[in-house]
Amino acid sequence: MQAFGMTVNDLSVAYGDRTAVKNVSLDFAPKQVTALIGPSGCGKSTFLRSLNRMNDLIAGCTVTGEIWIRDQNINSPETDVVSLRQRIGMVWQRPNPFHKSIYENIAFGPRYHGTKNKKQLDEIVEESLRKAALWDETKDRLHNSALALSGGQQQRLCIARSIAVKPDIILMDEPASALDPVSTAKIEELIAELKQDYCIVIVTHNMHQAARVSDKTAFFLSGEVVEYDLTPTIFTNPQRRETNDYITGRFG
Ligand SMILES: Nc1ncnc2c1ncn2[C@@H]1O[C@H](COP(=O)(O)OP(=O)(O)OP(=O)(O)O)[C@@H](O)[C@H]1O
Repeated sequence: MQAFGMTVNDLSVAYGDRTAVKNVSLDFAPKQVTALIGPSGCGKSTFLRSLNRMNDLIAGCTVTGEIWIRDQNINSPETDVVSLRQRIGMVWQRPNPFHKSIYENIAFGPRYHGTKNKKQLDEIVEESLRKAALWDETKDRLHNSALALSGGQQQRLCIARSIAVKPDIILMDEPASALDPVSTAKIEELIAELKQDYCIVIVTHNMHQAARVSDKTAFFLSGEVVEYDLTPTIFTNPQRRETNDYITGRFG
């Protein structure tokens, strides 16, 4: 499976006349996890949502700059946003399975994008659930409601749903913050597995989690990236005083 990354050039986002993200340029490598950290309100989620054009849905929100994947600037007006969201999956803070069966949650995306063959859909469902470490727990109840799963299982189902359409990139906005420690550990293990195939960008408030799961970390402050480096460097030898103050808990 070929892996792709993403390059962001000079991205700015404003809500009306209030700028939330200022001139951010970042490179996300394939088969790596990048963590976005920073105090509340610094623009991490706004930035993440721009990467699959979710901010298009917010009235008055403007996004300027370039977001390159596979030689295409996906922030250009010509981009087909539906096929873009197939290539860039999103996992939210709170698990949001469809009110459908476990099977249908996974099959929905591939079917929507053209796979109608039942055997192929069965294979995609099994493969996606296996990759999300959920197959053993669900294989005997695929046609039961997804809402009967625990919160942690629902979040792994949402991850399975996003990988079922074979994305290039997976975006995660605090994917474990609503989960208990055991479910959180499972999500972190899963992220480590998935990075063998995907470029993953994750927003997290949990410094330990950023240190455990990511290869690189970007520290955001007031809408700007103050520092971007290998995760061990950010957490043990940051170059900027603001980064050091944040990771040592002096603010935020
Ligand atoms: N839909 C919106 N409309 C108007 N302003 C918004 C909207 N979403 C976010 N903002 C503003 O943009 C700024 C950045 O918010 P954002 O949610 O991106 O920050 P964050 O770093 O993800 O914060 P948190 O860690 O608390 O989730 C904040 O000032 C916020 O109030």
